[in-house]
Amino acid sequence: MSKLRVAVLGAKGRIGAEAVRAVAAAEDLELVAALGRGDGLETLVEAGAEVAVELTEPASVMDNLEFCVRHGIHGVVGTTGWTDERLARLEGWLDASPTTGVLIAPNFSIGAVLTMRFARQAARFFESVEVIELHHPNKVDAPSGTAARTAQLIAEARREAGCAPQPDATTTALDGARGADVDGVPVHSVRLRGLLAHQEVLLGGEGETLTIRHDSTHHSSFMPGILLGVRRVVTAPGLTFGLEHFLDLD
Ligand SMILES: NC(=O)C1=CN([C@@H]2O[C@H](COP(=O)(O)OP(=O)(O)OC[C@H]3O[C@@H](n4cnc5c(N)ncnc54)[C@H](OP(=O)(O)O)[C@@H]3O)[C@@H](O)[C@H]2O)C=CC1
Ligand SMILES: O=C(O)C1=N[C@H](C(=O)O)C[C@H](O)C1
Repeated sequence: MSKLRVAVLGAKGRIGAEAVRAVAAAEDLELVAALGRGDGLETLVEAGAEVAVELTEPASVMDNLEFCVRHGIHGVVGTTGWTDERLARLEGWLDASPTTGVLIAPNFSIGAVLTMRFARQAARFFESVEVIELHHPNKVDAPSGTAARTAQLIAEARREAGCAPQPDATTTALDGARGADVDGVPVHSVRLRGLLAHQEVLLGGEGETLTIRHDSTHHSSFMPGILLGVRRVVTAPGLTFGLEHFLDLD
């Protein structure tokens, strides 16, 4: 059987470099291009790439995906910075290229995907819920894409269950003291040398708290998810948001 032809964009970055190694080592995949900043996207077409793994930065991801989708190259995207407006633009490109698939995964690690799932399950049972994400200090965006997605899932579950707004008597606060408000859920971002990617979901009810914590201690934690995404996206036209759709979690 022929190998799936895969390119990595952002190939010299922290996760991109790890992805290059993982794709090159996978027996069923062939690494046909590894692009850094300034490398021409035409290389993807010349190399016959079937799937592009997009691991760059929020300022680059849209142009890269527009090119890929217009050329029928499937995308596996870890880059952050997704808004409703950006997703709508991407869906417009996908509508015009109906056999092309794009997976956007706020987090490729199984532990983080499960954290989001457990947080969504738990959200309606507690009066209070807040998210703390902790990352290395070179990260350019805050809050993390994972934390933003976790908060949205929590908020959705609470809305569906008809939960009351969270109790919070704060009337005076320094800017940022209560974190960012993501869909009504406070999200706090820590940037600390020595860390990689970590998240806690704190839930509180009368007389009890529950903490769900996940730690990625190495970029290798993201590789099985990226490889799964590459293998699955070629048969999943349109937009898939979240790796959980490619995992049999239920
Ligand atoms: N979904 C997930 O599981 C994960 C997602 N991420 C996300 O992936 C992204 C990258 O993270 P990280 O590796 O830590 O960041 P880095 O800054 O280490 O890497 C990004 C790389 O992309 C390069 N780059 C920027 N624009 C382009 C472009 N147009 N074409 C090709 N290369 C480009 C940068 O070049 P230069 O060095 O010149 O700036 C850099 O080498 C972030 O958005 C991060 O949040 C990270 C880990 C896991
Ligand atoms: O920048 C990172 O490092 C990470 N980014 C993603 C995010 O913003 O959620 C995924 C993971 O947290 C690592």
